[in-house]
Formats: sequence, structure tokens, C-alpha cells
Amino acid sequence: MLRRLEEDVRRALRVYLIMGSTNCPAGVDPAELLREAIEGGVTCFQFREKGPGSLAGEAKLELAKRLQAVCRARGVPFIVNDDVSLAAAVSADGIHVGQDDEPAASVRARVGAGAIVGVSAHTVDEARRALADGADYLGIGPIFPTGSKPDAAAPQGTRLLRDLRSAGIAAPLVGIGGIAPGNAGSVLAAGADGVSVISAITLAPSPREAARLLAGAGTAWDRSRDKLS
Ligand SMILES: Cc1ncc(COP(=O)(O)OP(=O)(O)O)c(N)n1
Ligand SMILES: Cc1nc(C(=O)O)sc1CCOP(=O)(O)O
Ligand SMILES: [Mg+2]
Repeated sequence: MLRRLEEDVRRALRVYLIMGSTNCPAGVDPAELLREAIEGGVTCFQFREKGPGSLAGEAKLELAKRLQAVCRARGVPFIVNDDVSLAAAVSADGIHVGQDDEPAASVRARVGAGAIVGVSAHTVDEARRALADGADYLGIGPIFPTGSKPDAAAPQGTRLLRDLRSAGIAAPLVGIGGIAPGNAGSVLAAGADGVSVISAITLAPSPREAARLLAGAGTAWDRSRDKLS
């Protein structure tokens, strides 16, 4: 696959769902939840099979393939969290790594130019290094308190997003951590190209409606930005 154009990546980040089997309410099929969320407006998906009770080995691979098929049928990029070998095994559209995972430069070398590489950054310096090492986009968080990642850093609000844009960093950015329809607009206003969520969609009474509201936050932000220009 050819390397994604920056603008394609930026557009894909708009409503970025992250999910693994343990994020789904009991009795809910992750593939069905994902299908509904994409129908509502999810534009990118990350398979994050992590934490107590998560799947491993063949079961993890099988779920990855099922969720990838849902994404493929709807033209939504399928990104794998942390596990570069799994990403390669299923020919994922991309991989997301953090500062404590395999280094971005090594990931880029393993997956090649055609795959999307996302990297978490918590400072302007980390952001610059990740981009120099081949990252296509940066995950910035946690913006707000999150109950979905026990080892998350302290919430930092939207300050780093503003600092990155002020520092001249134009790369695609996605905010993450405690984002929901009611606060997504503030994340976009601070300079993010999109919002990345787990619980706002997976724990919503209607994942489709939650995704629709998150997509609407982006549309409302675009309208107010157009009025200013
Ligand atoms: C889009 C996005 N941004 C940040 C993260 C967090 O990555 P990381 O810091 O490696 O933490 P884990 O998700 O691996 O626990 C992410 N996954 N996605
Ligand atoms: C996976 C992840 N990474 C974060 C970071 O700050 O890097 S916060 C987070 C969890 C996001 O889940 P929710 O939308 O339910 O708050
Ligand atoms: Mg990680």
C-alpha cells in the first residue's frame, strides 16, 4: 500500500474509536458494536486488546480479523495498538505505539512506508522526535480524566494541543482521554484534527448515536471556524 497522504490521515482522525473485547459491555459482540459506531460516524478504528481479561494468541488474532473485516467493508482504517507483529500478520492499515512501546523509528522500519504510524506524545519534544522518527500522527492525552486506562498520566487539558500548534507543528493530531460529545468541541478548538474515544462510544446506550454526536461536534467546529476565516 502506498504511504497515506497527510490529509487522508488528518481526515481519518476525526472520530477515532479505540476498543478491545474488555471495553464492550457483557453480551455485546465487539463486531456489532463497531458496525453500529461506524454507521454513526466513526472514521478510524484502533484494536486495543489490553489489560485484565483480554484475549491473547489465536483468540486475539481471530478477533482482530473480525474487526478488520468490519472496517474494510466500510473503508475505515484499521489500526493495531502496541502489537507490531499482529499489525504485520493481518496487514493492518497502521499501528499505534506509546513512549514505553517499541520505538517509532523501529516500528516504521518494520511496517514500511505504506502503513500509518501513530505515536503518543506528552511534550513538544516528544512530538518532534516522534515525527522525525516517522510518525504520521500524534495521540495527545489524557486531555480529561479517564477511567479506561489505569496507567494514564495526569490529565493535562488542551494546553499541549495549543502548545504544539503554537510551536508550528502542523502534523495530524488526535486528542484522547475522557472525551465525550459535550467536550469534544473544545479539543478541536485547541488544534486537534479529531477525537479518540473508548468509553464515550463503547459504554453509550447507543454507540451509533454517540458516534453521530462526536462527528457532529466536528461539524459544528468546522462551521464556527469557517465563520471566522
Ligand atoms: C490515538 C491514541 N493515542 C494515545 C494512545 C495511548 O498509547 P500508549 O501511551 O501506548 O498507551 P496504551 O494505549 O498502549 O495503553 C493510544 N492508544 N491511541
Ligand atoms: C488508551 C488511552 N490512552 C490515553 C492517553 O492519555 O494516552 S487515555 C486512554 C483511554 C481513553 O479512554 P476514554 O475515552 O474512555 O477516556
Ligand atoms: Mg502503547
